[in-house]
Parts: sequence; structure tokens; C-alpha cells
Amino acid sequence: MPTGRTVGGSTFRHRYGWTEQRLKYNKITITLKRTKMGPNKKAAKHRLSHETEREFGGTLGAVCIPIFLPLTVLFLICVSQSPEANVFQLPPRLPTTDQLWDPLAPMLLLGWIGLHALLYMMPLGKVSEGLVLRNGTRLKYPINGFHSLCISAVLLMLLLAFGAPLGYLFELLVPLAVSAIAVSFLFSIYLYVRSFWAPSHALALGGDTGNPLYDFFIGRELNPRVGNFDLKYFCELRPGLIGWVVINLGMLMKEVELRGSPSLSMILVNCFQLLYVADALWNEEAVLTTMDIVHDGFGFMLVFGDLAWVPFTYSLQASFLVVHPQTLSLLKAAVIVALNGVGYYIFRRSNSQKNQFRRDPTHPSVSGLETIATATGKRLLVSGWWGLVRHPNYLGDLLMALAWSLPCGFSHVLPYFYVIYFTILLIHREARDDRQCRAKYGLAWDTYCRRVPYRIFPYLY
Ligand SMILES: NC(=O)C1=CN([C@@H]2O[C@H](COP(=O)(O)OP(=O)(O)OC[C@H]3O[C@@H](n4cnc5c(N)ncnc54)[C@H](OP(=O)(O)O)[C@@H]3O)[C@@H](O)[C@H]2O)C=CC1
Ligand SMILES: CC(C)=CCC[C@@H](C)[C@H]1CC=C2C3=C(CC[C@@]21C)[C@@]1(C)CC[C@H](O)C(C)(C)[C@@H]1CC3
Repeated sequence: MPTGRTVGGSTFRHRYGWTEQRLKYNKITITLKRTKMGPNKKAAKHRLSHETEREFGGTLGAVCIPIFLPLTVLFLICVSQSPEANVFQLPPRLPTTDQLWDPLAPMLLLGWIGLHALLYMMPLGKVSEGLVLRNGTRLKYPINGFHSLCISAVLLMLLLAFGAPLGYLFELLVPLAVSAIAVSFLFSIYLYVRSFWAPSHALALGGDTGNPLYDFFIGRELNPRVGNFDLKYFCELRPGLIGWVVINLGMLMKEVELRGSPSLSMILVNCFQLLYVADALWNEEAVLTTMDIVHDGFGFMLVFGDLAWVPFTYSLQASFLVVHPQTLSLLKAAVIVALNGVGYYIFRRSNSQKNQFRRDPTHPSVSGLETIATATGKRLLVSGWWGLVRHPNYLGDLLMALAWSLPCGFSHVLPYFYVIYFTILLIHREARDDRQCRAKYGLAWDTYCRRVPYRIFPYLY
């Protein structure tokens, strides 16, 4: 019988009599106490208490980020559409009040979200189970995001065939972003209020600090649902992500209106980002094991990220290209396509390898890989993609991000906003994940880190 193994700095004993287990989980100390009950684990009663250390700068971050990021979205759209496209221009270019509002924008936005809610509820595709929750149950999720993308594509083609002016999205970008920001605030308030009716096991471990500003920002409830409709899972992949490629298409149509045909740069940006979104929806099931679904509460940060940040800042290259056309030689285009291909290959293969390993470690594609055991019973891959760096999927994602900016040339910083922001996001995300894994796996995680010393970039970081 193993006793006294150290996990995340605390001691726990595998013994039939009693256990007291202190897990440091993402800066949250969880104390699980079991009474003397014999070997039947199901009979053991858990007392759960948690003190949380706050992320994203705590209360200050929770107040500043919801002010600063929405303004950043509006600022960046305006800069991308201005002739100078200079992010460092002082005073900063902000929209006039006239530019902010168009009654068409909220109608289009709510119609779009409503359409995707209907598609989500359609009995298409399979139903999959999420990971086991703290109360021992598993939620069911419809895997029909790719169907939604295809149906959206057919509807858009029909609209184009009937002469719908999709290029008008260029003029509507700022009012649409304003509406998405307003919806994000209202929706987050609804989520915060309704979380007080949720049972305690349904709250996110880091989102129930008792500080209303912080909890509103980070999200109290883990998987808020209306009946079977999972609000977080729905927002993560559908209206925002598909909305992003629709905005890109709108920018392409605007270019056609202005110059008669789309540029090679615009085609590349549209194709690369469509591939990324289609891939996410094709592999929708894999989202069920991401940090956002498994760990993070659904609050302002994710709501705004999904509904406003992703569609309006990830499409900046396309809106930039409308006003700042670029000439791209075939040779340069080929190099950029190759870079995107390499990035995509690393991203997809590494994500699929880990998902396959987590779902079925005996599967022939992963059973031959070298692994190390952890005290939780789960194993960690130390060969294959996950033996190269600790986050090969981030490496691939970053290479793609660079390939999306390069078609915009080197004359402006703005098209590189995504790759700069994304590097910061992923470095921060890696640090969060490192803390969580050290808490979960203790010594085994340290061994893994020694075996695989680089986090994202081989021999660099
Ligand atoms: N475009 C965008 O804006 C964004 C894209 N992304 C992308 O989303 C994808 C998912 O990222 P994310 O959810 O952050 O994290 P990961 O998919 O990298 O998952 C991290 C988890 O994987 C497991 N793990 C880590 N190392 C190993 C190993 N050696 N062997 C087996 N399992 C391991 C651990 O969980 P456990 O052991 O519990 O299974 C760990 O918590 C990435 O490709 C990322 O690039 C992410 C954020 C934003
Ligand atoms: C600055 C700010 C408001 C940050 C919020 C972060 C969110 C924008 C991102 C957190 C994790 C995300 C993921 C994707 C999109 C961005 C957010 C929501 C993702 C859906 C993109 C497509 C990928 O294939 C993915 C499914 C792996 C990915 C999951 C994480």
C-alpha cells in the first residue's frame, strides 16, 4: 500500500482507514476529507472547501479588462479601416457616435445567434459525453457544429445568389461589434444572477470567491444550461467562430465591389481561417476536454471572448486588406501556404494524439508511445508530439497565426496584432496549465518537465 506520496506540496495517503487530501488545483486549495469508512470509495463523504487566489490581476483586472478590451475591439476595427492603419497614432482613432450605431446591427446579430441556437438543437450528428463532473455525472453534448457550418455556408451562398450585399458588413463592423459587446455584458449579468440558483457542485472552483466583480468577470457557474442547452459550449464554437469567417467573406466581397476581384492575400487569409474554423468544428468533440469547458466558469471573459473578441479581432487582417491592398508574388504565397500547412499539421496531429490518448490509451496509434505514470492513475505522454515540447499544439497554432499575418505585408503592425496577442495569451495559458498540472500530478509533472524541458518553442522557451 503506497503511503505518504507528495502531490502539489501536500501529503496524501492511499489507505483504507482515512485520507485527507489537499490538492492545489490552479491556485485553488481543495481540501477533501474522508471519514473512516472502509474500502468502499462511493460511501466516502467529501467535505470540500476552497480558498482561491485570483487570476487576471484579481479585482483590478476584473474591473479594468471589461472596460479596456471592448474599447480595444472598437479601436482596432477603426484603425484597420483607416488609411493610416497606425496603432500608435495619438490621439487614438476612435469612432464617432454616428459610426457606433445602426439598428440593423443588433437585428442581424440576434438573428445570427438565434439561427445557430436553432441549428444547435437540431437532431443532427451524434451526442457525446463530457468529462466526469465533481458530482460524478457526465453532461451530454450534441456534436453538430460542422453541420451548422455547412448549413450556414449554404444559406450564405443562397443570399449571395439573390444579390445580398455581403460587402456591407464592412460598413457595419463597428455597429455589429458594439451590439456584440452590449450582448456580452447583458448575457454575463444574466449568467452571474442565475448562478445563485445553481447547486454548489455546479460552480467553477475559481469563480466563487464572493467578490461580485471578480466572479462576474471569471464566471461562477461551470456549465450553465437551459434544459439541455449548454450555453458555454454553444458560445465557444458557433456564433462567434462561424461569425468570424462570415465577416471575412464580407470583407472579400467588399474587395470585389471596390476592385472587381479578390486579391491573392485576401483569398489566402480567408482560406487559412476557414480551414481553422472548419477544423475546430469537425473536431468539436475535442473541445469537451479543453480548459475552458472543463475548468473555467462561464463569465464575462469567455462570453466576451467568444461573442465579440474572436469575430471582430480575429478578422482584422481581412478588414485591413480591404483598405490596404497588397501585392503578393506566387513564390511568397507558396512559402506562406507551406508555413500554414506546417503549423496546421503540428496543431492537428498533436491535439489529436493527446485526445486519442486521453480517450483510449490502448488505441494502436498511441499505445506504442512512451508514458510516465502519475498518482492519479492517468499517464503523461513523454514521446511523440508531447515529447517534443510541453505544448506542441500551441507551437502549431502560433505558426498558423504568423501565416495569417504575412499576406498583409510588413508595412503595418496592425495585421500582426493577432500573432502578438496570441503569443501573450498562449504563454499565459501555458503558465496556468502548468500550475494546474503540477497540482494534479505533483512529482510526475516535475519528472515530465525534466524530460521535456521546453514549453512551446523547442530550444527557445
Ligand atoms: N485560437 C485561439 O484563440 C485559441 C486556441 N487555443 C488552442 O486550443 C487548443 C487547446 O488548448 P488548451 O485547452 O489550452 O490546452 P491543451 O489542449 O494543451 O491541454 C492541456 C492539458 O493536456 C493534458 N496534458 C498536458 N501534457 C500532457 C501530456 N504530456 N500527456 C497527456 N496529456 C497531457 C493536461 O490535461 P489532463 O492531463 O487533465 O488531460 C493539460 O491540462 C490548443 O491547440 C490551443 O492552441 C487555445 C486558446 C485560444
Ligand atoms: C482576450 C480575451 C477576451 C480572451 C478570451 C479568450 C478566448 C478568446 C479564447 C479562450 C480559449 C479559446 C479557444 C478557441 C477560441 C478562442 C478562445 C475562446 C478555440 C475555439 C479556437 C478554435 C480551436 O480549434 C479550438 C477549438 C481548439 C479553440 C479552443 C479554445
